[in-house]
Amino acid sequence: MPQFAANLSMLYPEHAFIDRFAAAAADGFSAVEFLFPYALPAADLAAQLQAHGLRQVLFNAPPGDWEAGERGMACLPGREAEFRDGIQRALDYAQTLACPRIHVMAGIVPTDQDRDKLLPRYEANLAWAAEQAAAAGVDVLIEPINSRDMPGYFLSRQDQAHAIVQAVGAANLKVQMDLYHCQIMEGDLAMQLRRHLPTGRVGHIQIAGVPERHEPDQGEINYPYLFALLDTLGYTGHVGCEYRPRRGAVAGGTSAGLGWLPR
Ligand SMILES: O=C(O)[C@@H](O)C(=O)CO
Ligand SMILES: [Mg+2]
Repeated sequence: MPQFAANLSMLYPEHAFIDRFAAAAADGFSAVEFLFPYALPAADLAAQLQAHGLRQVLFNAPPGDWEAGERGMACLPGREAEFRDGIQRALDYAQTLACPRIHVMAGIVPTDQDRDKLLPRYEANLAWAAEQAAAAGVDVLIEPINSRDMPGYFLSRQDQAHAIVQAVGAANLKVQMDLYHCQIMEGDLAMQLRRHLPTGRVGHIQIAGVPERHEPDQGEINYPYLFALLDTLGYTGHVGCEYRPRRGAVAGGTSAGLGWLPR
């Protein structure tokens, strides 16, 4: 069975963020991921990891103004300086958290701009980020996100992401394959895994039930089949549990919903 990482941005909403590390460890997780750590000092987060025997396997670089609807800057012309500052900040956190990968979000295509015209800027920004990250021993990931949840997001399909990774040609630039998004956009998950995992360009996998993004055993995807396939394909990375527990912020809700987790 693959190794699983608890996504602390989504799991354990019944706890304050800082208490979610303890909750994940108590449920048997040995690894965690989250979206944005920047509200807290990296040292405080590292202390949580150490106190609870957890490894950090992923977090996101700063996405721009999230509250205003921004979802990354990598494809946006005119935001290069802010993009670069964000990558440096993420790499500082990665060092303190001993985290081997960061997810760099692409951004929403401005309605008055043509997506294809943004591609060179996106690839140049990714090449720069990958070069900085390589010096720190960190992988840079890009994630296709479904256009129902995130309309206008620059990257929504696995093929697009793999073509970009190939075009940039940096060994530490990889694809974050979120099977929830992939199912909504493309389906055919087993064949997608068979096609893309052997390339060595998949740097991380995430899961959730479809369509509600609840527990993996809620919905249309047969995850036990896919977990066995990951073993067959020799996937040795982590699988991030990035879902909203069905019982939400009810006390014990996340733990009660972990019956799907192979122990
Ligand atoms: O799938 C997601 O939503 C996340 O992995 C992410 O990084 C962007 O929100
Ligand atoms: Mg994801």
